[in-house]
Amino acid sequence: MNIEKFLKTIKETKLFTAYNTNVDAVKYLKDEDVQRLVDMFDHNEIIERMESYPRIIKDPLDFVARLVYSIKTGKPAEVPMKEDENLQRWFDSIKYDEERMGGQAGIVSNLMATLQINRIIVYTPLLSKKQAEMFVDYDNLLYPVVEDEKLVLKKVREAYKNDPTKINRIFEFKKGLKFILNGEKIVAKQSTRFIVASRPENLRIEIKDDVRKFLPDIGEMVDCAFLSGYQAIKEKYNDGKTAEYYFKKARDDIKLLIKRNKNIKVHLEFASIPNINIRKMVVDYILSSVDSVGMDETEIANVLHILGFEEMSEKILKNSFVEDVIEGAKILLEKFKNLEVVQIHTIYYILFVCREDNPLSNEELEECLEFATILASSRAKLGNIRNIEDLKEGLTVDHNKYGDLLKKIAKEHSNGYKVVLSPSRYVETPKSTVGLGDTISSGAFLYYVSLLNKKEKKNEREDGRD
Ligand SMILES: Nc1ncnc2c1ncn2[C@@H]1O[C@H](COP(=O)(O)OP(=O)(O)O)[C@@H](O)[C@H]1O
Ligand SMILES: O=P(O)(O)OC[C@H]1O[C@](O)(CO)[C@@H](O)[C@@H]1O
Ligand SMILES: [Mg+2]
Repeated sequence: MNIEKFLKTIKETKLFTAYNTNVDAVKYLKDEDVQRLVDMFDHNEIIERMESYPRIIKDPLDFVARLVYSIKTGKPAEVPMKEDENLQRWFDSIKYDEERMGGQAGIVSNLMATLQINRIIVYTPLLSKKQAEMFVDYDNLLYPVVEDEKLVLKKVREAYKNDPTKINRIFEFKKGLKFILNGEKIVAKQSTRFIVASRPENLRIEIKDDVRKFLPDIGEMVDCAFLSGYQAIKEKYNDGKTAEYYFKKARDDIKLLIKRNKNIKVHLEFASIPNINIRKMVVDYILSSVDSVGMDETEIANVLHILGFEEMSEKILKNSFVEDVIEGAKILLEKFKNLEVVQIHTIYYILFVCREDNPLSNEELEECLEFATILASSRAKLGNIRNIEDLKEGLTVDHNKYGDLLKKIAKEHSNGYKVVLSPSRYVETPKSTVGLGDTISSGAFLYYVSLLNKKEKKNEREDGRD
């Protein structure tokens, strides 16, 4: 396997990404940290609160209940917290181990800048000095601003404004972490993370009007767009604006972006969205407007549920069978004719399901996924990808032992479609897990677009010769 070949493939590609960036304050939980947290409360009350499954964290007990649930089931989760000063202070009293770039748009920007692709234009509505400094210091990483009514691309680190900083709290735990709750020993089933997401009233998931006017110009400067962050849209804001207002605007952003460059490929990265109305709007407004979507197993199950495929959704959540996930992906391709790639990642594999007439061959599609698994294992093993040499570490991690079986099942279920699977290079004790999904999805998507562009150029050259 040749890392240089991968990097050469993506080198010319130009990316636009929006909307979410934040600072992730990360706490790496040890047994005694969790024990101390649960001992702050009556254990029976924690159990009762777990049963009520709070979808918004309104007080510390909601947090502990959802954290314990996540550890017990080994499932990652992201739960928004209520904007409340006392609760903020309570979370601030925890000692975090590090601060790092968070948010899909932020993580993807830093990854792609480090991989030295040609250009990244990133837009995020809030860009404080602290947030700007979370971006890596590369000249290919740019932020659009308007000066004298002209679009100017500035180095993102130099484009900061007088904005507040959004901080999410991330609680990472390792497989095997243990503590006692009401006499019962609870052991973490997986290494994963629990996110307490902040939802400040003044954060609006949008591109401000000055820059928005220039979206068709930005569209002409890139080959693809990686969009995410819609999970932060609220149903209603204090000034009367509604989710519908922001979703309509977000859908129009995509239209503006592709207005003069029809060749752009647009990817939606799904996220955990506890509010069902917002989840439905992401499906109705955004999923129906993009070429590619990336999600994990729970997220595809949730989307299928919204589309009325309750049985299929339950099956995926209960059994995690890859054949059900493939059927689910085919349903999405049938329902949304705009989609050309459905990408699903789980801890065991990453999967592309495309129509039979997709221009890339199965081998080429597999190459995209292979690249993505190397990125994920590098980040899982080292905690971050700081330079291209780090990818060699990821390459030392073998594909997981279920790989051959999973590939066989994928092949058997490909009738009428291109179904391509790459088993994960699973890191047993990851240094950190937050952002792994964003890494894997953006890697596969960017590689996909790069191969498409190369193919197109080759065809143009051949046509020219004729
Ligand atoms: N230990 C690990 N080793 C390799 N890859 C991992 C590991 N843990 C998670 N991953 C990858 O990261 C993905 C997590 O994605 P997701 O659930 O979307 O979370 P997020 O978007 O917050 O990173 C998994 O589906 C898997 O592909
Ligand atoms: O939903 P939000 O607040 O934009 O946050 C997304 C969260 O997901 C991540 O981007 C990881 O996927 C975190 O870095 C971040 O805290
Ligand atoms: Mg994800």
